[in-house]
Amino acid sequence: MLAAKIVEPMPAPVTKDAFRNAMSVLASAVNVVTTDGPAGRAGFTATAVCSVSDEPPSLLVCLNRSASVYDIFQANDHLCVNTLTCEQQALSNLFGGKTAMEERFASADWSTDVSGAPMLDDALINFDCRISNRVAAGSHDILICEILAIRQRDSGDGLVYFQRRYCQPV
Ligand SMILES: NC(=O)c1ccc[n+]([C@@H]2O[C@H](COP(=O)([O-])OP(=O)(O)OC[C@H]3O[C@@H](n4cnc5c(N)ncnc54)[C@H](O)[C@@H]3O)[C@@H](O)[C@H]2O)c1
Ligand SMILES: Cc1cc2c(cc1C)N(C[C@H](O)[C@H](O)[C@H](O)COP(=O)(O)O)c1[nH]c(=O)[nH]c(=O)c1N2
Repeated sequence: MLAAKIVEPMPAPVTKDAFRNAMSVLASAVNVVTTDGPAGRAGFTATAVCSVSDEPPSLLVCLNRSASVYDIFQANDHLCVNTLTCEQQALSNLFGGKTAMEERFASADWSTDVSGAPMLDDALINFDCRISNRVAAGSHDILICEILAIRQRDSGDGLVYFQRRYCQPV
């Protein structure tokens, strides 16, 4: 006699909306990621930034391949991760929107260190980096970055993005 075959119901696929709703409750630091080099200067707002390894000191940045800045980051070898303070919400909106590149950079003061990528003067912290590897994953490229230099402020509160809005410390 044939044994009855139990067919488990297929789990419903996780939709894009469900994914984004879920991700929206992961609180994150807000960064302006900048580059300069043969392809020119560019910058964008990124929350998809995290620590990778302390040997060598490295972090990762996820960059959407459809972003207007993508080709520039693809052609340049260096970037700087500028982590924003609570006072820099407007800068996050500027670098996260459809704003001309000159207008983005004109709104703040910048300097350079080892890599030559623009370093935001009033950032909470700056990570000056060399892009050491690029991995395509879905819609994004994961940029693995070796940290060449760090510049850190003595004090200040970090800007936090949570549930699709900015949070201020209480
Ligand atoms: N990792 C990213 O690429 C990323 C992260 C945050 C915001 N954004 C951009 O900012 C817009 C507004 O974001 P929101 O937080 O107000 O609302 P949202 O509903 O579009 O996104 C909610 C959360 O989903 C994640 N997310 C959004 N777009 C993503 C993408 N293309 N790939 C991977 N993860 C993504 C982020 O964690 C985000 O905070 C988004 O539509 C997107 O264009 C992109
Ligand atoms: C709070 C927040 C956080 C992120 C973003 C936006 C905002 C507002 N954006 C989108 C990115 O900043 C945006 O695509 C560009 O700055 C503007 O896009 P265009 O220059 O018009 O393509 C973004 N993009 C990306 O590739 N990786 C990321 O981690 C994030 N994170």
